[in-house]
Amino acid sequence: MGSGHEGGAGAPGGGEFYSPLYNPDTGAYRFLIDGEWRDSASGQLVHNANPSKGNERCFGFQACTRDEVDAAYAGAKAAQRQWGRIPLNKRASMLKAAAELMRQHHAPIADALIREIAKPKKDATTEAKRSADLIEYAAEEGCRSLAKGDMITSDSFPGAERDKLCMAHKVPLGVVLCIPPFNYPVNLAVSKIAPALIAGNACVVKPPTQGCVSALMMAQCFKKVPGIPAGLVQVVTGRGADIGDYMVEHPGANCISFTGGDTGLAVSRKARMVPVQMELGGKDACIVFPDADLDLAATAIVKGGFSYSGQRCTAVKIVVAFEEIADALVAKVEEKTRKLTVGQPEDDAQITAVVSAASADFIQGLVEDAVAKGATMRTEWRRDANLIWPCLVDDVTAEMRLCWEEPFGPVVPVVRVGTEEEALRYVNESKYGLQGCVFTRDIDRAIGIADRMETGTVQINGPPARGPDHFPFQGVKDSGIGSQGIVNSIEMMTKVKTTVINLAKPSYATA
Ligand SMILES: NC(=O)C1=CN([C@@H]2O[C@H](COP(=O)(O)OP(=O)(O)OC[C@H]3O[C@@H](n4cnc5c(N)ncnc54)[C@H](OP(=O)(O)O)[C@@H]3O)[C@@H](O)[C@H]2O)C=CC1
Ligand SMILES: O=C(O)[C@H](O)COP(=O)(O)O
Repeated sequence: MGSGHEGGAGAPGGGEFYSPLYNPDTGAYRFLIDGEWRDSASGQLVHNANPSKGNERCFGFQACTRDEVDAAYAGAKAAQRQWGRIPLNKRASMLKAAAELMRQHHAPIADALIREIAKPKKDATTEAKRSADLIEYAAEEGCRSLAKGDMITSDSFPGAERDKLCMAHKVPLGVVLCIPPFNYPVNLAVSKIAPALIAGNACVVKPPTQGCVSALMMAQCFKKVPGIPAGLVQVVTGRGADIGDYMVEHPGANCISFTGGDTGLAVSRKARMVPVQMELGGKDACIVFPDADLDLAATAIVKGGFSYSGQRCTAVKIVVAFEEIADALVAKVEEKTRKLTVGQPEDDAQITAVVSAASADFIQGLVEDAVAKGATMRTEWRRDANLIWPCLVDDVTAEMRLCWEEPFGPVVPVVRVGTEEEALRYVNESKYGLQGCVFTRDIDRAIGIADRMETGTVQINGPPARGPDHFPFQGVKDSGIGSQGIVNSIEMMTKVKTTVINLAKPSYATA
């Protein structure tokens, strides 16, 4: 398959499968509403940038209007009514068909990810394929878990006879507003959409500006499945700053699933009386004890800290090294860091441009602040536009912003500690609580400190990670509300309904 965009700078590749998304007259992508790819009545376009090509224009897409948001919610509600009456096994089959289309047509999605968010080629392909696997797993998981409920008899309660039989089962919420972030615009979209759909809901999706077209192509894989009601997956495009609040506060949203940064703190406050699932930022700490396997720890730190140029909420964002082994550990990390390739995503460089000039400026500010306050650069600071060479900053202290703020870039700070209490400080005094990891050969020590770490997850002898996607994934404090992961997302996107049979007289089962 070709590069994925043979039809000109922005036109989609992948033959006729993706061609309806693109308007050659405007040179922009359409939005998806009620099963149709349309241009917005606003006549306005949003353009995102290619981070690897000097932030030059990448793709154009619709700046949708509030009327179009209203229509999207109304259409989703109508589609949900149909979808909710389709048998679970048929819903599952349709989702599996969408997953298969995503596998067949993954190349243009990967190419869009390379262009929109500078995701290295292999990672971009992996995101598309991992997303298909997630959809498929959600379909199978939903078929099992959603078919079960509880039957409760009244006589277990003091003074009651067995004359009421209660059936408790899970029913859909209605319409789920799905808002994914730029760094996984496909995988963190389907991590919301697939559980929502198998649970019988419809979805209104607001893709990130950087990553928008990748998400639109993802939506086409659902749209093209025969039997999926038109409007079941609506995709409304536009800058979050312009239409985000309207979509969040909209009465048509019966649930909100958001992944992103501190924006989510405001979103959670604006949400109405609906279930919210928030996955926000992180400052994942990597604690390395004196007895740790330092090669294992160094490999995890480099992989965890620099994959996708550190633009992962689960990236290692601070190394907490015990003094006794700190020099040896830093030397190993430095050696591996210097071997990372830096360059273009299409060449599969390990370090590529961060998503925007503003992000690069923010990262640079954190490093400059640390150095000004006495930190030691183990690798030279080097930046070319959005491209920042992997940066290892040693001797970081609590007075530095880099100790507590999330760079969301290729920067790994190191603090040195003498005791477990000191180590825990760098975890539990953070406003974040997403993940953390611990390296030690002593399992009692590992479990002991893991139990005291105020995070959603602790990885023992491995780097922080959301995957595999069926694991529960959650943040505490400013890192989130609720739990993602396929099983927990399906659960969260349903509500309990009970039906009680009142018998004329008590009835007891015979042995
Ligand atoms: N915990 C986790 O699983 C993850 C956390 N993150 C965190 O997200 C940040 C980077 O991702 P990024 O996409 O920049 O995060 P943002 O919070 O800036 O954006 C996340 C999503 O929210 C949208 N948005 C923006 N403003 C509003 C609004 N007022 N109402 C509703 N939606 C809105 C954005 O759209 P638009 O792009 O148009 O602004 C985007 O789709 C980092 O802090 C990172 O740690 C990222 C990924 C996963
Ligand atoms: O938001 C993120 O950055 C992702 O949740 C991280 O997912 P990963 O750990 O599988 O890269």
